[in-house]
Amino acid sequence: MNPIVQTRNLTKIYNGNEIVSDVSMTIKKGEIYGFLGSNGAGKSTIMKLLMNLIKPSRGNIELFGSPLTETSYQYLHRIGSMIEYPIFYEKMTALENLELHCAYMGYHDRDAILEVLEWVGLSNDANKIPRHFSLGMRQRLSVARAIVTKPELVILDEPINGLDPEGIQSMRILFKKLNKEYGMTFLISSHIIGEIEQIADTVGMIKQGRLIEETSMEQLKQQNTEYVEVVTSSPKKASVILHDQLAVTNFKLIEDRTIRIFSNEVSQASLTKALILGDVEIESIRTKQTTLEDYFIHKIGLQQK
Ligand SMILES: Nc1ncnc2c1ncn2[C@@H]1O[C@H](COP(=O)(O)OP(=O)(O)OP(=O)(O)O)[C@@H](O)[C@H]1O
Repeated sequence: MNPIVQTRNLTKIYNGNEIVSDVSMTIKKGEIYGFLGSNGAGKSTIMKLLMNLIKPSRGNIELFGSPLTETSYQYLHRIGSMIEYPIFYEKMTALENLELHCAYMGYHDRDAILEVLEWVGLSNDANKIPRHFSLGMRQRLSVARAIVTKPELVILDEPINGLDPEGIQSMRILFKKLNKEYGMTFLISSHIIGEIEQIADTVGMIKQGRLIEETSMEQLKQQNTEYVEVVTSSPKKASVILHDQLAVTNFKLIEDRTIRIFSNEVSQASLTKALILGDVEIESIRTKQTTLEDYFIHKIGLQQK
């Protein structure tokens, strides 16, 4: 399938610091691409580069199959975006803000505006001014503005920031609906693993400005591996038995008392026997599966759910 976004060695340098380094990413038409990375990883900067708000120091970008140049703005009406803090015309109502946006995007459908306000849960606030909105309401209005014209590509920077749990869930349902029913492609950034896990078809993991992995969620789920977890008061003694007696090398001391053994050459039964014979007190021994969260934490050092 044709990529809708393709970057090659995209690099941005600010004051001698490489904020984005050699990012080559591919967003396929019709997918939800989740951009996962901790605060300051460079997600917003990449989004600004895609929107031509800032210029790359090196590398290039192709959007809808054409190279992005310093002066190419003609594709902007095909993209809806929300990057960092939403800015509105504060003295105009929510409805008027959306009407104005639609007018300059060349999109004329008043019913669509009312429908979008309903989708984001702002129907009753359509005639209020954003200055009087809470953070979550501003976020909802900003999402409404990004999607109201049903653009081919929607770029959303941390769209669930400031939303309550119900709001988070309804946004997720909305993005999936737009993706399925209108074929809209999404690039959504988040530092919340569970959120990306629930929505993305492809995950791009970004760490210190580098795209360290770009994989389909399907593939990631298949990568989950089994391991045996032993909790013991004598992990050092257990480690010696694992290494010297059972010739297991692929194991890891997780906490003070927990060892994870990733080798499938040794069964849980023979492991238990060897540890007991070696006088290791076992508090628990269980076979477990690595979760996507484990994988992401291992890859990019994210700690939170
Ligand atoms: N105009 C700028 N001048 C100098 N440094 C900048 C500029 N814009 C961003 N940075 C730096 O680039 C790094 C990446 O910022 P960016 O906002 O892209 O990260 P992010 O992944 O979106 O993080 P967050 O989730 O916190 O928004 C940060 O260290 C930031 O301080």
